[in-house]
Amino acid sequence: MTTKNFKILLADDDATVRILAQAALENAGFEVMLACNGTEAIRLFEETPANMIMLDVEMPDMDGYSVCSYIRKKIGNELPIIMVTGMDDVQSINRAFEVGATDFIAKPINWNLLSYRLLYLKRAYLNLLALKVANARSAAILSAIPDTMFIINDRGIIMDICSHADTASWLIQDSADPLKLSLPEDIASLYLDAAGQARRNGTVELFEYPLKPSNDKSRYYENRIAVIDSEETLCLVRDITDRKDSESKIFHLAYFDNLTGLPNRQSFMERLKSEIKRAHYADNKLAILFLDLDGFKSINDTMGHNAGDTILKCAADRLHNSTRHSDFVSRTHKNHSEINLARLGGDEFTVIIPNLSRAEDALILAHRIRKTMRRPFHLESRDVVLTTSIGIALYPNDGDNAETLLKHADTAMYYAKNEGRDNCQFYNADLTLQAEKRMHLENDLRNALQQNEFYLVYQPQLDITEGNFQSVEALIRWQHPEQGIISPLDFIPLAEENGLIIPIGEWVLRTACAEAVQWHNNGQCLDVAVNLSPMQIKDSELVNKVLGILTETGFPPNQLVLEITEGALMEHNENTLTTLHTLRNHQIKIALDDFGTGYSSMNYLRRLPINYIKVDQSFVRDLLDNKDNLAIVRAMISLSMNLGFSVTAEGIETLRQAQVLKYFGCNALQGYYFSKPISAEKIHCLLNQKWSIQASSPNAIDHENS
Ligand SMILES: Nc1nc2c(ncn2[C@@H]2O[C@@H]3COP(=O)(O)O[C@H]4[C@@H](O)[C@H](n5cnc6c(=O)[nH]c(N)nc65)O[C@@H]4COP(=O)(O)O[C@H]3[C@H]2O)c(=O)[nH]1
Repeated sequence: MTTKNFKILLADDDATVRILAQAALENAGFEVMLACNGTEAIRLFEETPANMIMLDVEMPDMDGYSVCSYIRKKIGNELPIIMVTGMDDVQSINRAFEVGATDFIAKPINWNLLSYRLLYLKRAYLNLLALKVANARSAAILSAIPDTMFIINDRGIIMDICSHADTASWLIQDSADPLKLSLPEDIASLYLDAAGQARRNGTVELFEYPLKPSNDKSRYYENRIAVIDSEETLCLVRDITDRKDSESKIFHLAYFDNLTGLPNRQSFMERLKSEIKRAHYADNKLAILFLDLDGFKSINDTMGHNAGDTILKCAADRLHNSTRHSDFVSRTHKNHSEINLARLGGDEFTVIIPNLSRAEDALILAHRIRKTMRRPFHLESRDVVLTTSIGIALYPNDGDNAETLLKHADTAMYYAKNEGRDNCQFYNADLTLQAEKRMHLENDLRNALQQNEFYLVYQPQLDITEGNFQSVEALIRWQHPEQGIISPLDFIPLAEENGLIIPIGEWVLRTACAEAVQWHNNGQCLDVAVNLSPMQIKDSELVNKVLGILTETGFPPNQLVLEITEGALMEHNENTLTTLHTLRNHQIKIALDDFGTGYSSMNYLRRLPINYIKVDQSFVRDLLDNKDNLAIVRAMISLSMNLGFSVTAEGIETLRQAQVLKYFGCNALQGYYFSKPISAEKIHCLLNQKWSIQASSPNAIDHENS
């Protein structure tokens, strides 16, 4: 406990007290200045300020109270002043308190304890001084930082606002409770959550949020929250709007092209990488289109950079419009990520198409862009027409990373230039041909119904027991004006993809029923089987449409067979089952086509209201050369018959196939061996045909062969 350099001014008119006090205090290490009255005490204090003063209350000339009051007025409250009063002199003690004394000592003084008493007071004094310095430092810090500081309790009530009241004004609204933290609910809960977190972890929590205090633009605030004690939390709020603005400007400069406002190369590459990742995990495809404006360089060179800039801006707008509002975009991108555009530099633009289902969709979009780009660009001096060459690369086929895909799209763009510009090419040249073909086919398919280009052919099905034809399967054909007859295998999948199968399917059903009524009128009473595609089965209007067509054409429902594939059934759910049951309730028969190609269990099939099972022709084709197929077909037929289904085998091309299938118990046979599909006019040829097939075991046939 050092007392060195700690000066005590002692004023007492009693010389004995002065001598004894000096001895006791100097012995404890204090420096002591002595005054024998109040006036001398003030003079001495003004010459050499003391760290502590001890005053006798009763002194001639100027008493201790007056000295105390004088010094307090001069230098404030911290300096410890001890009044020496008479024992039990409560009045003096009270008076001493009123004039600002720090403490009192009652006479007679215990000289042994005096120094200890003053040492305690000294420590309190030094603590007070340290606190004062700390407060001054805090105040200086608070005035120097631009933050608003306030203290909230655990119910979000503001207990104190420490600075920058203007920034804080939005926190407190002129409501009934002016100190209630008044923030939008989500931000207030951010505060309380962060306060809870800070309390639990003993950390300083940081969060940011935007606020719109008045009609002004949004401002951004950054909050730091630290715990003071179990009830109160300190919040420092900083207005970071300017920083946010700068960040967003920097971001824009780093990621966007200044001229067109489109994302730049850097942004494109980052986006492409993340789209590739997404496509990888979702097992999706994506396409990149790489566009280059043909002849742009010479326009730029001859007409000047301003003209070039105008064209680029306009090209960016056109690109934007043709990828934003097209039916293609809405069709392919429901609930998916957006098509993304970028300008890589110069006259090079890119488009990312995520979630691509078919290569030709990329081609359709590319041609659409190419067409919009061909519209004249209006410049001040004249209009300019530019064409565009577009290269297309596909993920994953043409590369599994961003750099390779971009390089290949660029290469494909050069193929397009080499093909005479103004065209679109895939990196994989074969794909360009295929996709072009499919794209044109799709266009033509849209007109085929109106142009009456479809017709039906019918393939008879032989009833083995009766030995004659009792039903036919209706099969569609497309008489294309340039390409001749197109197989349904080439256009039905396309019609499924673009939804045209619904009107086409209706046409087939109506035409088949109408033509069959004609044969009935001519005495040829055949059942007619019509194929239904998966999309038709999903159609909630299917039952109404079928019943409507039956009424319209007058074809009896019990002679209509609807063929659905095993795959289509597996895709669907209880609704499909209900549809099938409703159709059955109306006497319409159901056949399960392509049986054996799907994975339906017999248990599942048992629940279906099926009349016929059609064994797929892939099993029949090499029935006699493949022992496995033979066993499978035999098992399929016997299982189906056990479940009560009638079995038709399709694709019969030889007598031997027919004989073995009869041996296995098949009920009906269909295939080129009996007849290829024929036109409606030729149906009468089937009328008097009689077939007699002898059942023959496969072994017997093997034996015959050997
Ligand atoms: N190699 C060989 N082939 C034979 C033999 N017997 C019949 N075929 C062919 O096998 C197909 C049988 O029809 P599918 O399995 O329903 O298969 C049909 C069916 O899934 C679909 N399709 C045809 N017409 C329609 C239709 O109107 N609507 C729907 N949704 N699909 C149809 O197109 C597929 C192919 O039809 P098509 O080309 O007419 O081909 C027909 C028929 O010509 C044979 O002995 N050998």
